[in-house]
Amino acid sequence: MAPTSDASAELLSLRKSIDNIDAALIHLLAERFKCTQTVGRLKAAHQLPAADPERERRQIDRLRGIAEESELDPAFAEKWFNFVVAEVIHHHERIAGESEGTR
Ligand SMILES: O=C(O)C(=O)C[C@]1(C(=O)O)C=C[C@@H](O)C=C1
Repeated sequence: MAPTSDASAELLSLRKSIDNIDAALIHLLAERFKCTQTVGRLKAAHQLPAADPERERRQIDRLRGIAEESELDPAFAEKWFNFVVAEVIHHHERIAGESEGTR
């Protein structure tokens, strides 16, 4: 069934907001990865381990609390964080490997 023109207008308006939110998330992720690239170089320079499980545990607790307050599924917040951190750890390991080659 074709949507009514009211429904089409509402869908269009909601999609405009979704577009803005998706763009903001990409900008935020880009800034986060710039930051973690610097952390990766710092860790490599001082031969620190790529992963810090204790920091991850504390951050997961914190983010799950924030998610609950914001009515976001805490399990989803944790899954998102673990997904991003896994990528960060790959980056850290690559940076460490590159700096090993120059020592
Ligand atoms: O805080 C650090 O030590 C980082 O390397 C950053 C970060 C993160 O992306 O939040 C990534 C890997 C660590 O296991 C913990 C946290």
